[in-house]
Amino acid sequence: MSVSVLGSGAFGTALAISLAGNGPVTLWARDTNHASAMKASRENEKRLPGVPLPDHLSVTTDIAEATRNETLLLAVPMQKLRSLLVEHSELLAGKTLVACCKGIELNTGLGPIAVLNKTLPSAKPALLTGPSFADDIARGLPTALTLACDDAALCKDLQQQLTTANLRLYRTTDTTGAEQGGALKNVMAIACGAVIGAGLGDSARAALMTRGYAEMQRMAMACGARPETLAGLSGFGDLTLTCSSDLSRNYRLGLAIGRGETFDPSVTVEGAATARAAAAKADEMKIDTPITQTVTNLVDQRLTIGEAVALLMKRPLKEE
Ligand SMILES: NC(=O)C1=CN([C@@H]2O[C@H](COP(=O)(O)OP(=O)(O)OC[C@H]3O[C@@H](n4cnc5c(N)ncnc54)[C@H](OP(=O)(O)O)[C@@H]3O)[C@@H](O)[C@H]2O)C=CC1
Ligand SMILES: O=C(CO)COP(=O)(O)O
Repeated sequence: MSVSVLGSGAFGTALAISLAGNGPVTLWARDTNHASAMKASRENEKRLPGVPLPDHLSVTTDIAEATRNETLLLAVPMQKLRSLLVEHSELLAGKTLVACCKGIELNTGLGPIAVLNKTLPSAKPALLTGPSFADDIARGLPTALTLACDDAALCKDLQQQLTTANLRLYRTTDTTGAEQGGALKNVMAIACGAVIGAGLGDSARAALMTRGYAEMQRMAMACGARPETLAGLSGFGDLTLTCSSDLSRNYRLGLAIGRGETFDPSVTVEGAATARAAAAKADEMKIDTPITQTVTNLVDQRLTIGEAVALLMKRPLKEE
């Protein structure tokens, strides 16, 4: 069965390239100039330069054509997911919609599955998440991801359909755990980038990753997640990748903060809005999330990196 990818950013293009190894794939771009450039060069020079688009991949700006397939991957940033769903609600109703974004919606505190459920109740929602850089997937390097869906039978079908030669999918029905892990690891990556950028060392990063993981577990489990999901690809796996590679945009924003440099605001950095959303939600739920609160203050320039470290180091001593 053919699939379509809506959103021709780095991740959507990489997924479409990999899925084209299984059969025809449609990649939808909202921008006519971008689509024309991709058709002409058979490359997404704007978002994923240097990787050719395979023959089985067709590019379109016609959303009606792209939504003819039953399974649609939604590869837009988290803060743009709702507007995509609302704008094209008639064409997306009743479809199997696989969200590919990692974040928490700023105004509502909802993750991608909840946004799908609220906005398009007739659709069948799923989530694809886990450790993978678009560039690695597009170049055919091996990756393992989590496919989460409340409906166990649909999850199995999607796992078969979306596994490719270089994308190995593990399935789970714990959608809450998968979406919380994928969202919160971006916040921790900003924190880790900041300590490395400020020259505070690898020991500080290891401390942040570990305490950040504890914070992710507290938050996710309070929302109903299963601990084993947090220990899997979408939690621990993605935390490890994103906190240790300067291929990550979240980590690079942190590096810039730590070095006192500016960062291009047009780059997709999910962790910034997600930190604000998660900090507000944690306050409401009375969950202790000192790293998330600190990242929010760093991103919003209410704290310097020196003040942030001092505050974290002076917290009351406690059991691990
Ligand atoms: N890049 C990566 O390595 C990975 C990314 N992800 C996740 O994938 C999601 C998307 O990231 P990524 O592809 O990297 O981001 P990019 O910045 O590369 O691309 C975002 C894409 O979304 C499109 N877009 C934005 N708003 C809308 C809208 N309202 N309707 C239609 N299209 C829209 C943009 O279109 P336009 O070009 O016209 O602006 C652009 O093509 C994020 O949640 C990210 O966390 C997950 C794993 C890996
Ligand atoms: O989610 C990712 C890796 O799994 C990509 O990370 P960035 O969004 O930080 O680039």
